Amino acid sequence: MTTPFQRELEIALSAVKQASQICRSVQAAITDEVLEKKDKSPVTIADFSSQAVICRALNEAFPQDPIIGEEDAAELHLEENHEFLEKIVAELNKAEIPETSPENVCRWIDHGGAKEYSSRFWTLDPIDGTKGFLRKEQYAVSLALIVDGKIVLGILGCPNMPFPIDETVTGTLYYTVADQGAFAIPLNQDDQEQAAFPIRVTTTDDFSQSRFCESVESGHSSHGHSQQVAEKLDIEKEPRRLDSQAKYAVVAQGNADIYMRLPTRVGYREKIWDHAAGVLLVQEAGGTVTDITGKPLEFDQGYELKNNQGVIVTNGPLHPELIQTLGELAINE
Ligand SMILES: Nc1ncnc2c1ncn2[C@@H]1O[C@H](COP(=O)(O)OS(=O)(=O)O)[C@@H](OP(=O)(O)O)[C@H]1O
Ligand SMILES: [Mg+2]
Ligand SMILES: [Mg+2]
Ligand SMILES: [Mg+2]
Repeated sequence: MTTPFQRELEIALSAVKQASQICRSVQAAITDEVLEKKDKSPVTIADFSSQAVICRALNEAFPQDPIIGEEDAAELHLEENHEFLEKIVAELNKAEIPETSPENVCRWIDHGGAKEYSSRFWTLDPIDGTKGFLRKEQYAVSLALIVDGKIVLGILGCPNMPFPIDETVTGTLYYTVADQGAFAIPLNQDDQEQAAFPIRVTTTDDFSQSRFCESVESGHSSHGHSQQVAEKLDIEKEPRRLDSQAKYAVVAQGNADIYMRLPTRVGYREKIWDHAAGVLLVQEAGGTVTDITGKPLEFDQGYELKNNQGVIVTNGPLHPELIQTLGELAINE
């Protein structure tokens, strides 16, 4: 019997692995190569290279599948960004990506430009936690497949995450397929199947023994509100702050029990590429994910989680009381 989505998994794993390795190589050489997007957030050569490589691979294998990706090539067409585009081309040439040219790179990136919901699509964050990437801390290459509104496959390439059972190994590739469990493999290992390590959330139901994680940037998740929740629930341990969906991985592998993402401003809607892969990883590791009101996240609303506010991730047993406490403290947007 074949595993469901086996071919999708193989192609997506290999693409995310390749993109993660390019990100590593760019990170090792980072100088000041950052563009500022319209919303003032940063984007680097690595974000664009990663999106180009993954969209190219998916387009080749699954030409019918739309991709809702974070980046687009609009800025790269500008004359003033010509050199920046050439640097992306150079990275892809270094990685020996066939048919690399400035035109093809822009085309591949824009292949990830779908915005609307469809019955089967991929969602891609070529670098989640770009600020973490620039600080040389945690970031993730995140890819998920959504079929009929359900996440069926998720991959997180985390080049700076220690491997859960051997902290001397840096770089972990997480993957999950619905109903098949959640796994970690070393990013550098060639024989991936041999090394697949099943990951699992914790089982604690005691908040005083629990640890939560949250964003580094207080603009992405309210640190003040999470502090209030922690005080009310007698959470004694200091929060672990890290960038990107690496937070989902930390909960999925039992290094923290909770991830809180609490709205910082009215009207901001979470983007599906910031969550899809992480959500399935935690669920398949035994945990629970909802928004701050306890509602399931809805991945059939286009590129945003239109009907949800914030995100709450737990090991499961801690979930009901945490949601209740958020309600009691009237923490919403
Ligand atoms: N206001 C607001 N609220 C919530 N989320 C926001 C907000 N603004 C931006 N973003 C998104 O945050 C993504 C990074 O989230 P992180 O949890 O990694 O934050 S942090 O990097 O630790 O600060 C980041 O993803 P990347 O752009 O891929 O890094 C953004 O999509
Ligand atoms: Mg992101
Ligand atoms: Mg990103
Ligand atoms: Mg971004």
